[in-house]
Amino acid sequence: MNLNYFIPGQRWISNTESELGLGIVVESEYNRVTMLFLATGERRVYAKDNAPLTRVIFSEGDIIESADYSKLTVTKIIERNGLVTYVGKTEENREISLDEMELNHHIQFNKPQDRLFTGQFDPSAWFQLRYQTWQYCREHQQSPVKGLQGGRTSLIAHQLFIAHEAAGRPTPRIMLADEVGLGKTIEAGLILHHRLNNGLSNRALIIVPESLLHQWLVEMLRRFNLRFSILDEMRCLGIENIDIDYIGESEPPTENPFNTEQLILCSQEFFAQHPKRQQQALEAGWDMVIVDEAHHLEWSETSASPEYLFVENLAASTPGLILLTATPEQLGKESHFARLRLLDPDRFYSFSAFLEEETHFQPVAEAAKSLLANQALTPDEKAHLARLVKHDHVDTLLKNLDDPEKSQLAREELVKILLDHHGTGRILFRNSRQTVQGFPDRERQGCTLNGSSESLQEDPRTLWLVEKIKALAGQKALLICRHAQTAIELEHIIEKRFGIAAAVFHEGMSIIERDRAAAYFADQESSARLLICSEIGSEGRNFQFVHHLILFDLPDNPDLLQQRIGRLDRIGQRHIIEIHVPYLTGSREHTLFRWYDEGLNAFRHNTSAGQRVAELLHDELHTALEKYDSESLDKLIAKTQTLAQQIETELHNGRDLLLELNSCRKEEAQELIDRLKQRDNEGVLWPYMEDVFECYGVDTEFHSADCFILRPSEHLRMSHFPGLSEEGMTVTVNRDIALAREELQFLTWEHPMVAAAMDMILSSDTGNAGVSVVKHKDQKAGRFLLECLFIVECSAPPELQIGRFLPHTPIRILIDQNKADLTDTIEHIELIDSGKKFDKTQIVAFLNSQRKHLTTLLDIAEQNAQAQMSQLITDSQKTMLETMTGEIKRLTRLKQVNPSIREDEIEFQKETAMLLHENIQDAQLRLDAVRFVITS
Ligand SMILES: Nc1ncnc2c1ncn2[C@@H]1O[C@H](COP(=O)(O)OP(=O)(O)OP(=O)(O)O)[C@@H](O)[C@H]1O
Repeated sequence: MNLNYFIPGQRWISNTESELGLGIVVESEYNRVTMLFLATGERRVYAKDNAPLTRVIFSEGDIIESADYSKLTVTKIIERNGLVTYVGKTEENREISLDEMELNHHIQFNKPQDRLFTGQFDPSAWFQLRYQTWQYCREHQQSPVKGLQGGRTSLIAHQLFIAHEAAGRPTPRIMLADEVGLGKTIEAGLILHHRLNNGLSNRALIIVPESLLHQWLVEMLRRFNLRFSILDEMRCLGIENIDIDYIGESEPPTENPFNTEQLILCSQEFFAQHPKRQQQALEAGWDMVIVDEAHHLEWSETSASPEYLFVENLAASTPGLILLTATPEQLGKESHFARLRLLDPDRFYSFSAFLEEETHFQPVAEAAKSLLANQALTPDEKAHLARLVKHDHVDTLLKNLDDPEKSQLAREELVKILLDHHGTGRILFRNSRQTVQGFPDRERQGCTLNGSSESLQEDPRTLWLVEKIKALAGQKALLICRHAQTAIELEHIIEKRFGIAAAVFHEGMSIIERDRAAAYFADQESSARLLICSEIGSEGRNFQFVHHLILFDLPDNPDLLQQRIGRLDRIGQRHIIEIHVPYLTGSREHTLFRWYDEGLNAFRHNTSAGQRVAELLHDELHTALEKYDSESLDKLIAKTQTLAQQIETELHNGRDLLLELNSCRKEEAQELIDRLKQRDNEGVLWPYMEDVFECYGVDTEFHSADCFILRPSEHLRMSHFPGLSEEGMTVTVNRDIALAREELQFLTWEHPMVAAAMDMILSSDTGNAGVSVVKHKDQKAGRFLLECLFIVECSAPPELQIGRFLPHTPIRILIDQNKADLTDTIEHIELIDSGKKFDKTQIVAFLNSQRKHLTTLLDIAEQNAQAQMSQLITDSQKTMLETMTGEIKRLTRLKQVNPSIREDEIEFQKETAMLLHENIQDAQLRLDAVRFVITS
């Protein structure tokens, strides 16, 4: 059969534009051929001698499709005058014949072997890229830190621990209650990033106080590449008005604004003002809801605020729920209980039962403490411990306590078991500065002034402030006062009267004005040296780039004082924080300053007892605040000290110890950090991405160590490379650089550009067929081999996270022309393309002449891959069963001692194990790519 002889009616395919479908020769002249591609309606004229076309002739056994979509398995091929007629069996087993002219025009050749035989092969680099992509993809899928790598965040132990612990649960319902500034927003972001990345969640709603909307929007984007949309009333109305042209009899169908996006950010105030939006948000449905500053949701056993009821409804209809509050017990135990019951209403059904249960934590804490003390346990302690763990079947561990070699491990295991007994341990995470450490010191300077505060103009504190700003010599300071009015007046005075530039920030300003003020102040170049905030400025905002805090007045609530200081005392603060407190002699502030400073030492340290002390001494403090009396204040201070000490000790000995241990298990956190660091430093991402860019036509340029500039080149293979704009971008693969320089994109395996590029490579057929000429020391010249890449695939719902056990796995098989399997003898890397050119027409002709033999080789390769797949399935099933039964056993054991474990959780795990088993068993093998290798 003369392959290059064009005869009208023959079917050919374009080598360069396979998407045109199957072409048909309509005219063949002396040196030109006209081809019609009916699938796309294109007509092309080619020069005969170098037309980029390949003749399509199917083989026996192939399944072909006619123009009317009936399928035929080819049994015989008849050639007459250069045209082919296929004889074959239909699906009903009828024998029919089909002229090639009647073949379906839409036939595409994207299977690797089809592309090989029709001459649609790509340069070797593409095959190589495909192979690498599968390998990296598999590594990533199996990584225990998948989902935690992509954030532009420092690797901080307690945050990673919480994120890892919570994100992997089937339905995370938790309260993040770390002390101010320890990174609750970051933890929520990490959890969300992990869930979205693993396909465990798709739709998320974040509800925050209006003042924090912008900050959340920016944090989610710059730290996690998560693009949230803010919905407010204007935006909702805009969406609903899209259908303004609707002409119809019934009500115009309006779109639910909450259905237009997957990631939505709203303010609490917006929902409070527009109950209709609450209804719509509920109807839209979510798989994750996050509520910041959740202590604003008011509840008591007799009444609940509308805001609380809304979140309660959301909580009931959403599997994942994260509540954030820095002060879980600020408003008392009842309000703490109120939030716990949002998370798990079955478990926290009665406030009195909750109080009763709390009393049982003490013995557990004591046992944990004696284990952690690393001293031999007294017989009493041992007996006590044995009683507590009597349902846990841990006799061996108890025995091992006395064995010097095994004691350490036994202690650790027993502590873990005790932690699981802890009632709120699994849903409440609270880390304190004491355990996190690494925060800078805080200094306070009280300044006693004489005079009166009747008018702010004449208030000695105002003059003091002016002097202070001068003394700070250009260093920026944050001033917080109670009322918006004070903030406004103060700014006016110091600006107009003293010519000092200041920014102001209060609840009377719109959100945009506030953000603008904060940005103006943050700008190093701006002349604003002072930001004056009302109390509203003290919640959630990030001001750690400042280290001078001026407290123009003082709140009478210790938690609020911590909130204020927490604006500066946050992760990222690099200086000693200086707190300046001006007060008038004998004033209310004078009393408060001394009480906080001498009684609670609250300026220098975060005190966990402060709030409780304030509650207990409420009346005495109130009396003291009415009139300054040094003597009785001294007494109150002494009493405060004793009480604070007592409560701190109680808290320390009691369940806080367990809570803290449960909020960050150090070894596990360290393991995560080590793995992440290893991933960051393995140095394979950039070389791989360079190959990707090279193949797709993106220019890369060295910028500085670990930083590169990317730009689309003139030879870009597509109209638009994912995530890359016309102007290009600068990227870094170094976490520290990414943290310091926000204008750079931080490339990781989880960056949207990397993920989209990998997806693009694997979902296209580019690189799935290749021909290379290689030189190999053990292979004679003039022979050939087939390098096949099979993929083991499990298609399972994302929530099973099957990739943990059996991700898409590439199996490479190398087979020589004599059917010998050389996979283990010659590595892929040894078969580097020599770059030697070959005559493509000849190769295609050769491939087709050897089609039968090559098909046999492919069959053998597939059989060999099948054998490997069976082993892979066995291994994966084993690991899966070990992991899942371990978890089921643990939960079943725990359920006996910890009522927070629900029966349905155990059932869920069992069902998951069964589904995993079925899906792993059903894994399929698919030929993904093939390379015809000629030795030279
Ligand atoms: N892992 C991290 N890497 C880099 N920056 C971090 C990290 N964790 C926290 N930060 C920064 O520290 C500051 C405090 O974090 P975040 O706002 O999450 O704390 P928070 O606990 O929510 O605070 P608050 O109680 O005030 O609401 C933020 O500026 C945040 O960007």
